[in-house]
Amino acid sequence: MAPDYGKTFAHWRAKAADPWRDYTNHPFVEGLRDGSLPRRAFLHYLVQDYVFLVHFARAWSLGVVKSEALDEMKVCSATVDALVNHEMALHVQTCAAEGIDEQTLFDATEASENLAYTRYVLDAGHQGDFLDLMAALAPCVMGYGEIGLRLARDKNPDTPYADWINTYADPDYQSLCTSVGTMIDDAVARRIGDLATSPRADVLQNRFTTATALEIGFWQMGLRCQ
Ligand SMILES: Cc1ncc(CN)c(N)n1
Repeated sequence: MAPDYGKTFAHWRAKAADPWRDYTNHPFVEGLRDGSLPRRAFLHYLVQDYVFLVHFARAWSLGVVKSEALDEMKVCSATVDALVNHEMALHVQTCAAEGIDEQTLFDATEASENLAYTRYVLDAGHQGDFLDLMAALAPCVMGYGEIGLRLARDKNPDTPYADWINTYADPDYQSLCTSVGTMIDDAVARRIGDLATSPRADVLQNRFTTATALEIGFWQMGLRCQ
């Protein structure tokens, strides 16, 4: 059963069922679970993901700018902190052990899939309002939460990717997913009332489904380097 990250997320996820399945069950994810993912592909992904998180932190910072309530500001700023000061530590430590320092990570050239995804999300926030931004950001946060929980349960005990899996199965990451989900539910209620009957429902769904498709592209980018 999928974890409970709020009713808006559950609604968006159900309406993007096929891409959501392809994102959260991608062969890259299966390779993390059973340990068959080539190390080169993992490191290539991790370097790109560090840069991804830099730009995602910018997008969550835009969430602070677009907030209309204190709880929205608190969750957005806490998410920036979680990305920059916690999640990225996984990337920095894993890469340091392979001789790649943080400046090299920061300066890495972005793959086009990375560029497409992060700038899509930033544009959703610049062009639209807080809800457009949240619909584009949700697949990133919640998808990895869901993947982390499932892989923690089903992983091959010998997988070398346990640190990665534990980062996203960790109670701190899970509670971030829950607080983002609750905050999005409140933000939807505050701005448009009932999501399903709102005239904005299709556009918001499209943002969520597009971001989910861009997550699939990101895994594909990782697999290209074997
Ligand atoms: C591409 C991607 N998507 C989601 C996450 C989880 N924050 C991530 N680190 N990277």
